[in-house]
Parts: sequence; structure tokens; C-alpha cells
Amino acid sequence: MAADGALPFSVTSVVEDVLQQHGNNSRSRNLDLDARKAEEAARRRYDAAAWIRKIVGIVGAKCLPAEPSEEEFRLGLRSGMILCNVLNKIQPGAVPKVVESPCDSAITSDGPALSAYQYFENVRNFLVAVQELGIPLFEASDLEQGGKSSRIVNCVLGLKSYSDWKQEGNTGVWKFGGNIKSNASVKQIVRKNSEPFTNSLPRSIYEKPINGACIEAETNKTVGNLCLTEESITFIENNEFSGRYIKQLFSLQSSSSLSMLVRAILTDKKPEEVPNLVESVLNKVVQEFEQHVASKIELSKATTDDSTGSCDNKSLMRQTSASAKVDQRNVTLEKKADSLPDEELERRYVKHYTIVDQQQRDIKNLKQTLLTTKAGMQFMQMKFHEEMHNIGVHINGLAHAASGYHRVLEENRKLYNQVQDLKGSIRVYCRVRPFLPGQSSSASSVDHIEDGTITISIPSKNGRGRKSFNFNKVFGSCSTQGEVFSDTQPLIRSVLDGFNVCIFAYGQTGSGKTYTMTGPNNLTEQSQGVNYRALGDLFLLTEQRKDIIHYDVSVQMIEIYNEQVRDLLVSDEIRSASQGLTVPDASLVRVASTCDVIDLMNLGQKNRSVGATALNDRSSRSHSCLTVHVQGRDVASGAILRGCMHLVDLAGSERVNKSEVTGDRLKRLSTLTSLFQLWVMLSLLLPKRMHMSHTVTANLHSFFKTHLEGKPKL
Ligand SMILES: Nc1ncnc2c1ncn2[C@@H]1O[C@H](COP(=O)(O)OP(=O)(O)OP(=O)(O)O)[C@@H](O)[C@H]1O
Repeated sequence: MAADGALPFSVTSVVEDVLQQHGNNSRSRNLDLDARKAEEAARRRYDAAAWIRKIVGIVGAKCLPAEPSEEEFRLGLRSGMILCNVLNKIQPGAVPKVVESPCDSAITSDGPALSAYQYFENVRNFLVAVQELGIPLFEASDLEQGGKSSRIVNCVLGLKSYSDWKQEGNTGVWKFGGNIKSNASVKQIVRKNSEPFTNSLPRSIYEKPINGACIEAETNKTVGNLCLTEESITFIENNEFSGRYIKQLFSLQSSSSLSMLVRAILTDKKPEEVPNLVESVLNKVVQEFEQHVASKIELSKATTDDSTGSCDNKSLMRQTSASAKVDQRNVTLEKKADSLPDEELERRYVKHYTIVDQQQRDIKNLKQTLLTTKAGMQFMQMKFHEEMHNIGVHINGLAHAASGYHRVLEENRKLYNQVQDLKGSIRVYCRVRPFLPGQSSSASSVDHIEDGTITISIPSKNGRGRKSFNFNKVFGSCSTQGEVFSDTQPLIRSVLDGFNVCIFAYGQTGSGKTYTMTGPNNLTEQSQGVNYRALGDLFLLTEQRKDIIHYDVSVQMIEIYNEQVRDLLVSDEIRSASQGLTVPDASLVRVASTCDVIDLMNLGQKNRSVGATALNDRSSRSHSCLTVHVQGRDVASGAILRGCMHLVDLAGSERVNKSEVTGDRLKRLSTLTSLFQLWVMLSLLLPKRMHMSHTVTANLHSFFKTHLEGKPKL
């Protein structure tokens, strides 16, 4: 027995030795006792099984036979399901969630072990709940290995007692043993009153209530009734008490076991079979032992009262039990308590209790923090979903607005071009060049200018005559480059909207065509001509629209000279080797800014054929054309827009005799520079086109044909 180890001598061996000396066969006695214990254990097991089947029904307890063997009992309860259901029947909600598992697999002894989840969920939950009720516990491992079913039985019977106690209408705190009434399930060991020896044995102190202890002795008047003592002992065995309580309870066990042992052995003995000597020895041993135990209990009582004050003994034992689970090292230390003085034990116990108490408070705080954190997380999740929902709504709104914006943009584009068309798809402006330095202003033939009308004084036989000409607008000699461009500017936007635009400069040599289209030699920001300003606007608009439409801009520059079309953006070698080219083959150079275009224009100007004339040392005898190709891709829809702008500087249209050009050059001038040619070109744009056989006209025709078809603006 465990208690023997805690005592300075082995009580059992003393008794057996005494009995052996008197010819008793201790072996047969032990066997008899073992059989009786086995019988008692089986009967308790049957009681436990019957009670379970009664509580959960035969179906609910189908895994548990009515009279199970120890193994059947263990396997039937192995899944923990029945135990949880039983507990929930007598204490609803004690185990909130019971993991269901197939019964058959649970009762197959050689079958696969239950899953860890089932094992720990059910059995652990059951044990936790049972511990709360103060019912004797067993180890979870008891269900996994044989030979430990007695603890499970005790637990079940403890539950039964608790159930009975509740059914009697009791409330408050249930104390194991303290509320139990003896019943038929507890076998009483009754000795014969006639036997002198047992009469003379001192009555066990544990058959009296122990004041302040959670285990109370049964006060049944039946002599030798060990019911409560045995349950108490079992309770002690099944719980992990430590230190002082372990010793105290082991002492109880030893003492009661000693009484039981002695009584059991001597029950059927006749007085003459027990010599006086043996009787006195046994009396002495029992007395000594009980005194020893009594002193231990007194000591522990005093310690308990001092250290815990109002603390309930039961809760103290529970806390001690909990502390043993929490800190195994402390248990080990307690086992060494024998060798320590009481003050030291007391100090250690208080310290241990304080630590456990602190740990319990910490755990409580942690649980609270966990709950708070969980609540915080749930709140944040909720807010997150709300925010996501709001963002989704906003994105939908934006998408809707964006599609509306594109519709409006398209509408605006159409309306804008309609306005441009209403202004006239072909517009003609007149600009009067100021007198050059050294020229007399009195020689001006301009009589007056009024809006779109210019009146010219014409010398005639009858004095000075007048003749008026109408234009879209007439710019006087004081007009600036900016004013001239302002009327052309709206057309630049049309190019980006996918329309073709052509800007011509037509006039006599030295009338200011190049000045208007490009600017003077010393170019400044103010003196920049239409070409530069148009390109500047073009790139400005592409930059402003880049989030909506992505534009690619490319440039071509050609010259029509001496019946040939030449590419001005290729090197001199290529130009000189070429005998002319068709316009689609002209170099198309991609540009990204106005500067790129200006560089190309400079190259083109350098390559352009220039011949000095009497009227203008920069006068050219060729037509030059700068073509800007624009391709836009709508970022949202992917739609492609294509437009182009021709900036044309025609050769001078002056009369040949004034230009002092003779011979070959005269011939060229007479064929190239006539108002008739311009009319021919413009006629290409008219519905009723004329077929011209002249070579130059044919070249111009082929050049502008592709670009001026559709809805051009000129
Ligand atoms: N509006 C103006 N203000 C001041 N000077 C001007 C203006 N227009 C032209 N000029 C000057 O007149 C001269 C001739 O102009 P420009 O070269 O532009 O004539 P053009 O018509 O292009 O001649 P060509 O037919 O030979 O090319 C230049 O010196 C130019 O600077």
C-alpha cells in the first residue's frame, strides 16, 4: 500500500507476522481479501454502468453492457461521449459541445485509437466540468489503458451521488462524501459481536467526523462500516493532492486500511484462535498508529486554519490539486516535505498557494485580454468590410462618371467640329505686309480695310478707281503673328479630334508668306509664325489629354520643285540621287515635342531649293509642305483617331516680268506660280472635281488627294 511507504513501519507486515506466528495462513487470507475486493469492484462497476444506462438510456449507452467487464467498461466510455452526455443530463450545459464519434470503433479494443480531437475534446471537457463539481477525477489515460477502471467507476459513482443530491432538492455546494448517504451499494463489513478481539479494538477515529476536513466519516452505527472511509481513500487516490494533504490522506488510508485489514482477517476467528499476546500486540499497533495519524491531522488542521483563514477546506484542496497540476516541480518538493520542519512547510505552502493564486489571476486576466482582443478584431473586421463596401460604391460611381465623361467628351468633339464647319470648312484670310525698310508708304494701294473687306485703289484713266475684295478676315499691316494665328488655332484641336486640316500661304514673292507661316530669320517667341504656334498648340493639347487619349505624332516634309516632289527630311546624297518620289514614300519621322519638329523644319529649310530673285533674296521657287500626322488611341475604349495637318508655303505668285527671272527659271515660274494652280488644287476639295493633265497639278493632286478627302478644313 502507498501508505506503508509513508510510515516508519509496515503495519500489514506486522500483523501478518503476528498471525503467521500463530499458524495462520496469510496467503489464503490475502487471496480471500483480493477476491472480496474484486467482487466489490465488479459490483460497483455494475452499479455505475446501470446508472449510466438509466440516465442516457439503453440506446445512448449501447456501447456499455449492463454488467460490463473492466475492459468493456473502459472501452464503452473511451470516446468520452457517454460521459459527457451523462453529465449534461444531470448538469445541463456542463459540456457545451460533445463530439460525436462512432461507437463501434470505440469499443473495438484492437481497433484504431480515437482521434486526438475526439479524445481531448470529450474527455477533457468532461474532466474539467467534473472537477468543477468536486467529483472524484480520473486521468484521461485511464480510458486508454486497462487496470485503472476503478477510478473511472469512482468518478461515475461520484456523479451518481451528485445527481441524487441534486434530485433531493439540495442546492449550494456539494461536498463529496459529506452529502452522501450510505446505501446498499456499499458493502458493509460486519463482524460478529461475540468476538472479544474486535470488541477490544479501539474504535477508529476516522469513523467520527473530522472537524474542518472535507472528508467526513460516516456516522453509521453499524460497527465496522467502512463505506465512507473507503470512498474517501479512493477520492484521495484519484486526486493529485500534494504535500501535507497527501500525507494526511495517506495516513487516513493506512489507518482505515489497517482497521479493515484487521477486522477482515479476524472476522471468522474464534476467540481461542487469537491468543492474548496477539490481541495485545495488535491493540498496541493500532493504537500507536492511530495516535500517530491523529497527531498528523491535528498538525495539519492547525496549519490549514492559520494559513487559509476563512478559506474553505474543499476549495483549498482543489487549489492544492490545481497547483500540483500546474507545477509538477512543486509536487516533487512536497514529497520531500518529511524532512523539513513545520515552519518551513508552512512557509512553502503559503508561497505555493500565493503563486497558484497569482497564476489563476493571471490566467483570468489573460482570458479577459483575449476576449477584449477578439472583440477588437471583430470590430476592426466589421469596419474593414464597411470601408471596402464604401470604396466599392465609390469606384462604381467613378466608373459611371468616367463613362459619362467620355460620352460628354465625344459629344463635345462633334459639337466643336460642327461649329468649325459652320464657320466654314474653307476659310480665306488676307494679310497686308507692311512696307519694308526703305520703301515709301505713300505708294500703298490699300484704300481701307473693314472687317472681312479690303478695298484697293486702282489707277485708271478716270483717276483712281477702287476695288473691294471679301475674305473671312483681313489682317492689316500692323497685325501681329499672334493675331493671325488666333483664327487658325481652333483648327489645331480638330486635327487631334481626327480631322484633316490644311493651311496654305499664297501670294506674290516677297508678300510675306514665309514670314506668316514660319517667321523672320531672327526668330523670337513673338515673331513665331503659324507653323511653330500650331505645333506648340498641338503638343500642348496632346499633353493635356494624355490621360484620356494617347497620341503619336509624326512629321513629313516635302518640296515640289521643277515638276518633282522631293523629300526634305533625307540627306543630300539621297536627295541628289533621287529623281523624285511618290509622296507615301516620304520619310515619316516620329516627334515628341515642338523642338523635334523645329529641328526637322530647319533641316527641311536647309534642303529646300532656294534661288535669289530680285524681289526677295529668300524667295523660293518651290512649294514646301510640312505634314503633321496625328494618331490618337482612346485609353478607355481603345478607339483610334487619325488626323493630319498640312502647313503649306507655296512658291511666289508674282508676275514674271517683275521678278526679273529669265530663261529656264522664267518658264518654271510661269508654270508653277499661278493662281490658277491654287484654284486647281482647291478644286480637288470641291464636289465637282476637274481632271487636270498638267504635271505639277497632277503631283499636287496626288499629294493632297489622300489628305484632303473626307471633311477637310482649309
Ligand atoms: N508682316 C510682316 N512684318 C514685317 N516684315 C515682313 C512681314 N511680312 C514679310 N515681311 C518681310 O518681307 C520680306 C519678304 O517676306 P517673305 O520672305 O516672307 O516673302 P515670301 O512671300 O515668302 O517670298 P517668297 O515667295 O520668295 O518665298 C522678308 O524680309 C520679311 O521679313
